[in-house]
Amino acid sequence: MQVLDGKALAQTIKEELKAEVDAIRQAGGKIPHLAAVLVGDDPASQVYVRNKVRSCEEVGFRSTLIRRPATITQEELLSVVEELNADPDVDGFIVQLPLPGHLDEEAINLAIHPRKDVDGFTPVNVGRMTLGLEAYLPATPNGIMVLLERYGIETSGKEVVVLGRSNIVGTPMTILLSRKSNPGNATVTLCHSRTKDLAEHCRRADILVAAIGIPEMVTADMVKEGAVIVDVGINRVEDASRKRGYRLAGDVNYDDVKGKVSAITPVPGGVGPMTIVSLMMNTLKASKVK
Ligand SMILES: NC(=O)C1=CN([C@@H]2O[C@H](COP(=O)(O)OP(=O)(O)OC[C@H]3O[C@@H](n4cnc5c(N)ncnc54)[C@H](OP(=O)(O)O)[C@@H]3O)[C@@H](O)[C@H]2O)C=CC1
Ligand SMILES: Nc1nc(=O)c2c([nH]1)NC[C@@H]1CN(c3ccc(C(=O)N[C@@H](CCC(=O)O)C(=O)O)cc3)C=[N+]21
Repeated sequence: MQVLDGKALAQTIKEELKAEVDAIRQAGGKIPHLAAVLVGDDPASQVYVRNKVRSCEEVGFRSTLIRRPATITQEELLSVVEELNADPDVDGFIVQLPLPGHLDEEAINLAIHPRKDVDGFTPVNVGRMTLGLEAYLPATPNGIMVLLERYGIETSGKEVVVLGRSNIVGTPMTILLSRKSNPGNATVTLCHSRTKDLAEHCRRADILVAAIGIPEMVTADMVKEGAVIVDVGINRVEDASRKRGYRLAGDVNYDDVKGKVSAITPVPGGVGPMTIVSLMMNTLKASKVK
């Protein structure tokens, strides 16, 4: 069984990015600058945003964290977005999700200029990706594509089952895996909460991508012998034996499936670090746009 070590691969890619930033600095070029907007104090969001800022610093990017209280109004948040759209030094930015319930996520997303949309969530980028045009690809699905590619996991002609149809993970994952390129060329099934007999679909998968948000839902009886498992889930589960009082669990029961599968991404240390590195690759790309 092969562990698909996203953390180690992300480290390698960060070193490649650092070398490129060093060369840009030598040549007097534009240093990539990522901004992140964090509204409220959701503990998980704080961890992700901190990881993003730290990773930027590691590779020599500029980074700006914009924090606003959970009580911010829609208008105030829209004006933060407008300022970032207009700031010539900021190459790309993200608005960390989820937003507090009184804010309209869709309207905020629509306000982000597509050229600075390094999350790849705006209609222009989603449309361009779907048409196979140059675009900012969403960080998590693209990070998974890079992981599969660098680990030499064949996707062409394979049966892939994706669990979860969110706009940020499941749906774009199916688009990237089914497109006519390498990696890609897979036959993809998308499952969600209305899917009948989920386990049966899962058992047909050569590659199973789980992005549902239910801790350890996928068990050994649901996977095919020799399957490749990509576990996107990041769930906090209570654990009194840990100092923090919780541990992180994926959507897949790792210990249960590990004897049956050929490769699997761990949680943590799998897809999460690849998401961050993929966001940085988008930011570097954005910094090169004239
Ligand atoms: N590693 C990383 O970089 C990232 C990790 N995540 C993690 O991935 C997980 C998924 O996140 P996200 O995509 O935002 O999820 P969402 O909560 O937006 O969507 C969950 C999806 O799972 C489906 N679903 C829920 N319950 C079931 C069920 N019992 N059977 C089948 N399908 C079900 C939902 O179906 P329906 O549409 O019918 O409601 C929905 O499509 C979370 O654990 C999240 O923390 C997320 C982003 C990045
Ligand atoms: N606008 C927006 N863009 C996002 O890309 C976005 C978002 N909102 N909201 C939430 C999800 C989640 N997400 C993760 C990023 C990094 C880790 C990560 O670094 N994980 C590490 C450690 C996690 C930890 O220690 O808690 C790991 O898996 O090894 C996880 C999850 C990005 N998301």
